[in-house]
Amino acid sequence: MASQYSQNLFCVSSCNTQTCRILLTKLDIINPCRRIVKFPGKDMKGIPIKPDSLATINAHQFEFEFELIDSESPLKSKCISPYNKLLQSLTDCVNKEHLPLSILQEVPHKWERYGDLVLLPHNSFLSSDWCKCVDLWKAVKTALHCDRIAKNFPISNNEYRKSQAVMLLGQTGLVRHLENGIVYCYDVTKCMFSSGNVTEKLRLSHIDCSNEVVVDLFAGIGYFTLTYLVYSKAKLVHACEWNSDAVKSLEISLMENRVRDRCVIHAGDNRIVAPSGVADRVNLGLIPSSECSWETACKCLKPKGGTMVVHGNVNSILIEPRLLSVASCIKDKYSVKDVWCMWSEMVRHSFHDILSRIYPLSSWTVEAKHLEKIKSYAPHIDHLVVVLVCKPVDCH
Ligand SMILES: C[S@@+](CC[C@H](N)C(=O)[O-])C[C@H]1O[C@@H](n2cnc3c(N)ncnc32)[C@H](O)[C@@H]1O
Repeated sequence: MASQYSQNLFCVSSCNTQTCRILLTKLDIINPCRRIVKFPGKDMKGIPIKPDSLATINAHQFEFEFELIDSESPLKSKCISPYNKLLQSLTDCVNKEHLPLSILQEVPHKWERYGDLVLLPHNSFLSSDWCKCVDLWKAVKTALHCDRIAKNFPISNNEYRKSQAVMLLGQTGLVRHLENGIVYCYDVTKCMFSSGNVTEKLRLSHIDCSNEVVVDLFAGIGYFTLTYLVYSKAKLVHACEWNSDAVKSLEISLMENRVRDRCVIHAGDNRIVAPSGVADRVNLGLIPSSECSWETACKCLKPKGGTMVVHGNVNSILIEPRLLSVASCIKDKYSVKDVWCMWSEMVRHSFHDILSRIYPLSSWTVEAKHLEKIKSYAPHIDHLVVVLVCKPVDCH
């Protein structure tokens, strides 16, 4: 931590400063983010050098006298990263209150910004010593140029997938967030925003759904619903969602994006409220698994069949036994991609079985058309999406 705010200085007499600066630049040891320091009353200047420069200095024959000293040199303003700005102002707070410098390790390097609200990660500012810092949130607010501060916590680990964020400064968590031209209005303390799913959102935005009716079984605040409406130009989207806060947000965002007329919201458990026999495409965006609603998804499809977009988390180390049962060959060790393909095959088989069971008069083909990793969810656990095309045989 100390190297963030203390620097080594290469000190030479003022008349040698310019020559020395050129030489140290050639040796690539000058620190471009720090300013040259003057020493009042001394004919000497300190040139900031990179922390690991000692070996280069020792290997070079300098034709003038110099001295290395450990002293602070101010950052050049254009080089101050938001993190360094935050660290600097919190260092001042910590010094003022005589708190242990070690708590500065809990200053976050990253955060999410939604308009004037900054969402800090859950592992920031953990020490109880921070409570003694009277100006803490004022300092964070000034350094990050925001009006409201909230702290994020892991999304609730159940099928509601609710946000657990708490407000630290400011009254309300309501935000109006713009991502890729779509406005999302929601409360960060009540609903999750799946910023990590952006690759899937971009993939969907290039699909033409202008002739399609889409059912989004796990609509949330409309992350995919709005993409289908705004970019894929879906004829109609049926959005199912059982969290009333998410439903309220979705309602507002549909109006803000001027697509309210092409969306029907079904508030409640999709297994009860989803419409049957209407869909050309069904989106199943629930992790770790959307399996609870696979039968519902099959019932949503039109009799001529359609497309299933199925999300799920897959563990490539602790391989589920039913994935091994669809493996194309038995091996001692499976690569990560082998496991992904086994998962896709298991999902394909399952949909085929469900369709054959609920529509026994037709025989069905189910083809996996696309398989993609959306993000790493945890070590060895990947969030995947598979696209299945399901058709009764007489409809080819
Ligand atoms: C993980 S969020 C994902 C939302 C959206 N697909 C996204 O990526 O942002 C899943 C949403 O499904 C909703 N949900 C889960 N099970 C449901 C069910 N059986 N019926 C309706 N909604 C459900 C949760 O409330 C949550 O808002």
